[in-house]
Amino acid sequence: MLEVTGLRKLYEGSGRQVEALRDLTFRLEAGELVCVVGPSGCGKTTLLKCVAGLLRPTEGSVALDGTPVTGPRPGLAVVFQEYGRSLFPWMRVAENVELPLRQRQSIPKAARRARVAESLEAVGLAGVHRAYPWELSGGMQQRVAIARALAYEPEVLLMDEPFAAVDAQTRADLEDLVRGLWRERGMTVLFITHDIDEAVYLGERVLVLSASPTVVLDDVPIQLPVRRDQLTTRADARFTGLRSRVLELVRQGGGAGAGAGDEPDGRVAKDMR
Ligand SMILES: Nc1ncnc2c1ncn2[C@@H]1O[C@H](COP(=O)(O)OP(=O)(O)OP(=O)(O)O)[C@@H](O)[C@H]1O
Repeated sequence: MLEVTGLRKLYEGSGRQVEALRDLTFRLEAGELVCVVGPSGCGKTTLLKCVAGLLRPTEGSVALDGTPVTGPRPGLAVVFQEYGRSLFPWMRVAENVELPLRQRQSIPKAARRARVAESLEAVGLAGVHRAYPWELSGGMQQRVAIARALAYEPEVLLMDEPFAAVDAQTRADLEDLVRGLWRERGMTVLFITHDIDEAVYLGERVLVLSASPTVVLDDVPIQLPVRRDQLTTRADARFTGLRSRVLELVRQGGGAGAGAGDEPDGRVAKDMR
């Protein structure tokens, strides 16, 4: 179980103070897939970094299975938006995926290789072991980043707007990949996005964050079938109802100003702080 309690983050420096997070409390049961949605600048990346142990909160705590998360730790893997910066261009795909496993002396080389092969196969990239990242499309590179996280066999997979930089069709395919992997592997997934449609399509729950100073506005259960598909789920009246509810919450929370600024497809406009 992942527990976030009273999380506050104040950035100080360059003569200014920014209260990125005011007071966030929520929890994820083991094996849940939860999306966090909120307007640009509300502190989503800050939240994810605190949960991953990459950033120390000013107040509050993060705990995984009752143990405080105070730094990067086994069991937590992160996939960031910028796959171009998270993969090493001079390493082949298989080497990139294997890299975090090399730090684990306890895993013999043959087992590492097997995990790499299995993870690449799981993301539909069985044939690209020897390619370099720059030889692949953006969507394929993000699959490699996901494979790297999977090879680590995390209990909790943290994803920070991982599909924001790919085209719509690739994004839909990657969303289905994440749901499929979640179903098959039983991992806990915390998925951060500013796209309301994506949050409702992917999540079993959606946590809605307010604009800064940031708090959790609501925790919306997504009562849609476990098996979803892009055409029928998005056309389902329950989906459109949930989408409207989350959009309304984001607006109430100051995310869409006076109601203007949200994109027609449900993305929260980048400029509405
Ligand atoms: N290292 C830092 N130093 C100072 N302020 C920061 C730092 N990182 C983030 N901030 C500020 O904290 C606030 C939240 O930033 P954060 O990147 O977490 O938001 P976000 O919701 O992920 O934004 P976006 O959706 O645009 O990616 C912003 O006002 C940002 O300027």
